[in-house]
Amino acid sequence: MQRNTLYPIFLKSSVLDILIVGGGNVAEEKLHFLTKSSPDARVSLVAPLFRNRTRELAERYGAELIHAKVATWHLDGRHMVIATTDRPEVNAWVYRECRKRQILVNVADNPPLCDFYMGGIVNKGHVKIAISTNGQSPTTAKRLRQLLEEVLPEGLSEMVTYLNDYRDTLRADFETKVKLMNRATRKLLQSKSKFQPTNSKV
Ligand SMILES: C[C@@]1(CC(=O)O)C2=NC(=C\c3[nH]c(c(CCC(=O)O)c3CC(=O)O)Cc3[nH]c(c(CC(=O)O)c3CCC(=O)O)/C=C3\N/C(=C\2)[C@@H](CCC(=O)O)[C@]3(C)CC(=O)O)/[C@H]1CCC(=O)O
Ligand SMILES: NC(=O)c1ccc[n+]([C@@H]2O[C@H](COP(=O)([O-])OP(=O)(O)OC[C@H]3O[C@@H](n4cnc5c(N)ncnc54)[C@H](O)[C@@H]3O)[C@@H](O)[C@H]2O)c1
Repeated sequence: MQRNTLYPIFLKSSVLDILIVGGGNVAEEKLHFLTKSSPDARVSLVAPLFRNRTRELAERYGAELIHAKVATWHLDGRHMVIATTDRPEVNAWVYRECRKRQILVNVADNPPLCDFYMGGIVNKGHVKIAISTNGQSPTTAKRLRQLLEEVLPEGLSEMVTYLNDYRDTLRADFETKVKLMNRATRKLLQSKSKFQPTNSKV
């Protein structure tokens, strides 16, 4: 079986500068999933023309709109760039310019021109799961996201908060704490519906 060797990380997108190049349907889709997961993301969009829905979504999340054809100075200071234009040569140019500047770049829907892929994202309060099919089947990523959204129990986020509080109450060395935390969560693997730590008195 082939392996997925991509390394997932969870970005603090509120302290990063993200640029979306293009203002059409694909820009809207990428902005939608970005802001759905990270409403506080710091995003700018650059395009000569913005579709209404993209502009509205950008305004709702306080994203900056730059009305222009993309140029090198738009890339200055960016940590991540997502290219979505309908001009393949513009997307390829964005890719090359970002690579020169060590800016992480994603040309939407174009795996060879991506340093990273966007993933399917499942969110339950504190808990977030990112899904990758190694760029093989975005539709599967979407279906898995929908499936996990349904099956993850509602109490999951509360349990995580509870365990965080519980850990704060433990007065023990690191090793003992690890043991206690593992004991408290062992039931997770045994029962899909019960999200109560075993030692709930502590
Ligand atoms: C997960 C998600 C996140 C997001 O977009 O934020 C995402 N694509 C989503 C949906 C989706 N995208 C497309 C369809 C139509 C079905 C189809 O054509 O297959 C659907 C499904 C639908 O809309 O129903 C079109 C498409 N996408 C790519 C290609 C090129 C190719 O596959 O070679 C083509 C064909 C373009 C063409 O034919 O021209 C490529 C990529 N899309 C990725 C991510 C990256 C791989 C992720 C992974 O490893 O799985 C990667 C590699 C790069 C990237 O864009 O980052 C989001 C689901 C969000 C959700 O619902 O949860
Ligand atoms: N719409 C889809 O769901 C979809 C699905 C798969 C693939 N695609 C492909 O993705 C590409 C984009 O599709 P779309 O529907 O978003 O197109 P669109 O026409 O809605 O948007 C294109 C955007 O690119 C901008 N643009 C053009 N030249 C630019 C430049 N020099 N600098 C900055 N911005 C520039 C335009 O102003 C516009 O905002 C197309 O090539 C399309 O074939 C689209």
